[in-house]
Amino acid sequence: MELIGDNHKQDVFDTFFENGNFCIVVVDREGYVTYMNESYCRFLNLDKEEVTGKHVTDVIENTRMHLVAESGKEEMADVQYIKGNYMIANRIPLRSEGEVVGAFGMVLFRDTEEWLQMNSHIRDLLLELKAYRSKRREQTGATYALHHIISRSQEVDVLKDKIKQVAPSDVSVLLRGESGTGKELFAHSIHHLSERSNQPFVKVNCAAIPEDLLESELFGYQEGAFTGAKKGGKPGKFQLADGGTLFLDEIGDMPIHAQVKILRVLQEGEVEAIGATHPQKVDVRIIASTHQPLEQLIKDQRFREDLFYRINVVQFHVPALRERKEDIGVLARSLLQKVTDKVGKRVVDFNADVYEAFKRYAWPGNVRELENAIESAVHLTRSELIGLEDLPAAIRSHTDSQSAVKTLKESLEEAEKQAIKDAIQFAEGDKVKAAEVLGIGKSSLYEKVKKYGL
Ligand SMILES: Nc1ncnc2c1ncn2[C@@H]1O[C@H](COP(=O)(O)OP(=O)(O)OP(=O)(O)O)[C@@H](O)[C@H]1O
Repeated sequence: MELIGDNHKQDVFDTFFENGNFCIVVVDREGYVTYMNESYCRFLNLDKEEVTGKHVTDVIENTRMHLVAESGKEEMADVQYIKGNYMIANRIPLRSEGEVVGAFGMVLFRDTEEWLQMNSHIRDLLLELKAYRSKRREQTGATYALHHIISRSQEVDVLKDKIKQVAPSDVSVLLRGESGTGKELFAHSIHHLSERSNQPFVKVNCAAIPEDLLESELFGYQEGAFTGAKKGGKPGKFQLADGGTLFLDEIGDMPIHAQVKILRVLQEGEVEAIGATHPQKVDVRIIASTHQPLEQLIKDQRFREDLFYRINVVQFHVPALRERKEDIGVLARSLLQKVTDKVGKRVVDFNADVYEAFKRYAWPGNVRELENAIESAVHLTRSELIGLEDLPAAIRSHTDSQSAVKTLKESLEEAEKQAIKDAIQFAEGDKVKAAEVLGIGKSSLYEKVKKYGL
């Protein structure tokens, strides 16, 4: 068989590159177009001369060619939306002597008829997929995964690692921390990382359900159970979460009589709807959260100790925002993006003194308060950069001199945290030895380690 000789190379090149069925583009390492064939120029309604030398992002919609030229990672059969059509794109890095020097891209379509058919088929499939995804999200109810939790601090990184460790098992998790620290995001993430991720995630806000409705909300009712009961009855949150995860948000605010009932369901694995004659088996994983001091509530007989032990198998403390100031900058930028996407206003960043003010402020409402402050500033600002004057007064007026003075509680906690860190390091991780060095009991050390997320 005769190999392609040098004299045929040009013919092969012309046949392939100038073939009307393929749209071809080549970019350099920085993503600037060095070549685009006739069919692609025709398809984009552009002139060959005008295209060469332009950055590919200025020429092709939704392109990823510059990214492939940068990463050196090929992307095959990717669906790309160009000029109202879904196209299939292959993007291959170009190498010379082992170095990436650019990328070669090819968008496929055979003839117009065939392409139109395939395009409408893909369009249908994508629509179906979109509907399926949103339905699944609605059904499973857990929208956030670990990568949605923005952080830079060591405290949150350690927490994320621990979450990954326990999420796959069925163990009950108690999430503690101040309001607005992101406990719900962690609950979603645990569900996502568990074997139950395809099953429902059901949230119960224990503080928000009126006491007289709590039982029917949690356990459901049968038709005719009481006057006003819906035809056909109604399943409770436990039944809805069957096979999945039940997130008991603000469990510390749950009335004591409901605590007794929940405990029974957890012990027996059965739930009895109001008016039902038989109990029904349910299999749920429990994740609970609270900002309340449950130990104190137990002492005050407002929280059942036996329920506490049931839900407190693994406990995580989500640190307050002021305890992880390194997170404030990245969180602020990410929340700004989230807010501007929602509001539809172009605001790109914050002035340097705003970042300073954010770091000085104590954020009693944590990330939720930061998000609200940013949303209000986005609405108020007349510029593309948020300035101090756009911030709520409480944050703006928190001056240097005020922030230099910490509350006594803050100072004591900081010193305690540091002493525990030092002792654990000195004892090379041996907690019994660390407790001895500190002159406190082992259980007291464990409690503090949990409290500070060490
Ligand atoms: N690390 C984070 N990255 C991105 N967004 C976050 C983060 N932490 C919290 N948020 C956002 O802050 C808000 C409050 O978070 P969340 O509801 O999870 O807090 P919470 O601790 O459960 O509060 P509560 O105890 O009041 O229920 C949400 O809008 C959430 O999306």
